[in-house]
Amino acid sequence: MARILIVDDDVAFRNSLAETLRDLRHTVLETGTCEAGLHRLRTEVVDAAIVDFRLPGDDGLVFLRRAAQISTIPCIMLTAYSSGSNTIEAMRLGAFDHLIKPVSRNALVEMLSRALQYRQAAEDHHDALASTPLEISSDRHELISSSEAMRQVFKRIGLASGSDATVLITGETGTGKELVAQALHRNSPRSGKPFVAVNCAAIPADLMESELFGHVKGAFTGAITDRVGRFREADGGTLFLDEIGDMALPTQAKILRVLQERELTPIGGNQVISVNVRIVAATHRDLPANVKEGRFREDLWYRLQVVPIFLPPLRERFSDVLQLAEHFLRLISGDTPKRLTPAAAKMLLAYHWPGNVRELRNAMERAAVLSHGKFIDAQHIGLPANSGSAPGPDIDWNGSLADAVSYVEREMIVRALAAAAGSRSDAARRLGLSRQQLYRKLEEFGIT
Ligand SMILES: Nc1ncnc2c1ncn2[C@@H]1O[C@H](COP(=O)(O)OP(=O)(O)OP(=O)(O)O)[C@@H](O)[C@H]1O
Repeated sequence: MARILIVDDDVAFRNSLAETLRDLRHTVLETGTCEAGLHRLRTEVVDAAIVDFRLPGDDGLVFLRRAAQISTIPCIMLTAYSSGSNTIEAMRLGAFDHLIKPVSRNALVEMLSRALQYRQAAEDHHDALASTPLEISSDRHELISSSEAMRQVFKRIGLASGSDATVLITGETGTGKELVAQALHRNSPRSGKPFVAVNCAAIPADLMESELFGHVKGAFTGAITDRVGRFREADGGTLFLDEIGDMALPTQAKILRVLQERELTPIGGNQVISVNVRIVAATHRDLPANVKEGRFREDLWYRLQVVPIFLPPLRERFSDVLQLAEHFLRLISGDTPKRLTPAAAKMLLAYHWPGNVRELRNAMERAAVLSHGKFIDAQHIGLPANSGSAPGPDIDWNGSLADAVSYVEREMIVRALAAAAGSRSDAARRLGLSRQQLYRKLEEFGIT
């Protein structure tokens, strides 16, 4: 069987993981720091590594980056708390997978079987798997989320960022599609080059081609100078075609040709120009339906969705609502952000957010302006009346925020279990939790 390296300073966790691995007949090598783990990688035969994100001294990301220079073994990143940036970064640095503690025996068996198959393939194609790690940057455009559904999105961003593959981001308006496109660019080898965004819905159809491909002076009335166009402005970088579902059919045909040939001719010109851009497109429209109705070219749709990324609506990831609300309050007020009262938190959790994260951001900006003092209460939030809010839970309006959140969590778990006819896996899926997370919650709330 295989030789597995564990890098984790939590001795109790490491012992129990090692015991399970030995039980599965693997040989286990244990270390508690990044440096010691790398030393064992250099000096011993290792088939796979399981690495904790938080380590004393250099963290698990440093381990991933340096391990990639030493060997091609699959490294599995473990975290007690996952964030968008650590999931994206781990996957981008070549982590084989990213798991949340605790990990069940079944999940471990399944993941190791995949990792060891990969190990075999890596040995066969050693060169092809060599990777070039990069530095990550984060700014106020950081994607915030702790939901399982978004963790899958972060993993995909991390995996896709190193390649030039075309990405199609779909999701309702305001779910964060542009932020995802920026994250793809920022984490890609093209990050030093331009990120150029074009809103295809905002530009009139007859100006679109000149906008994208440029024109030469005198090509049409009003073309008083040459124009390079967005494709060439993005040269070496990323072109983000937002709302591509709204693009007119003739422009779709032209875009398809550029995607296929990576060449274009400006309007009125006769010179063919090569372009080197990575295309990321986004739409809130149902493109398959548009294809069926003849409003979107099927061949372009196939070309675009080499890597599809779907952003779930905010109402399907309630665990993000309060985290995002607090994030926006921090962005608005800096170091001393206003706090939400339990009643305000309850109101945010009961609302169905048709405008998704954008609507939440606007609501927080409004509430920060309308409230005096340190707290934001329900009266400051002012969500549209009769807006389809779910009935609010019966919580103590004057109690603590933590109690209010627990109440809502418990309520949602009970409802999900009822809707799933008692199936825990199904309930976990509906809630966007892993089975282990749901089990922990059931225990915490004493739900049997
Ligand atoms: N996960 C997130 N973390 C932090 N901010 C977010 C997140 N998702 C969205 N936002 C914020 O919400 C607002 C809307 O996001 P964005 O413009 O990316 O949405 P979109 O899906 O592209 O919308 P549209 O379809 O209308 O173009 C922005 O202010 C963005 O910064």
